[in-house]
Amino acid sequence: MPSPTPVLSPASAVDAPNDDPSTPTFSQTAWRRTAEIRRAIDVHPFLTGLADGSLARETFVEYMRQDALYLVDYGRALASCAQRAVDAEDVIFWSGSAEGAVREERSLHATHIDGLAVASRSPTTTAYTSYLLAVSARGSYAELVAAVLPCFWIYDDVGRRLRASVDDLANHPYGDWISTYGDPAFTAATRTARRVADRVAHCADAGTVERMHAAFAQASRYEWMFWDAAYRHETWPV
Ligand SMILES: Cc1ncc(CN)c(N)n1
Repeated sequence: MPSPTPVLSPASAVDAPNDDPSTPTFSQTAWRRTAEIRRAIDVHPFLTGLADGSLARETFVEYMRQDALYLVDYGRALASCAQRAVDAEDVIFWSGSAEGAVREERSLHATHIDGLAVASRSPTTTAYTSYLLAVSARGSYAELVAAVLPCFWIYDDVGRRLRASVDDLANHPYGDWISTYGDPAFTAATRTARRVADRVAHCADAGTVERMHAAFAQASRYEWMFWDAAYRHETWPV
């Protein structure tokens, strides 16, 4: 069976800052190891429908409802990064990102979701947020930084490519979502998150770096699952 054609343009090359190009950074290796997951993301009907505007409105609203629940816990995980960071600059970065995640929830929620609708957490939202909060509570700082990185990087990667492929964002049904994640400020935040992860991995022992890779891959998998769950309007089986 032929594989589906991605509507998104091909992913851009890895553009990590790297002082020593002969040795890949943690983030370059993590990105390469998870290429299969991103290929699955690029052809997922949620995103191909988002790209060409054909995604059903109810499906997008379901995604937004779950995302509003997700972003508050994601903000808690980022606040935990701030609490555990050593460098003052990193404390500023993580606490600003935590605030940004919760504000993002407020603004997207206000635009797309009926204020009276009460959403219950889907199985995938429960799994993803529980995972991030468990790493916040019991993982090392290094693991936690790796676990939150795909939330920046995958959205930046998808957002930038969607923005480049849509001609008229103002008249696109999901133009505000694409603008949010295709924004250069989001790319800058992603770069900073990668630099922190690379710096932390550089000083970590081999076992910790492998746990960082496992956390990065797990969160990347959850990113695919999150779009997939919204697309299926996932509910609890019993
Ligand atoms: C599930 C999910 N992951 C990441 C993002 C980007 N902050 C988001 N809004 N939602």
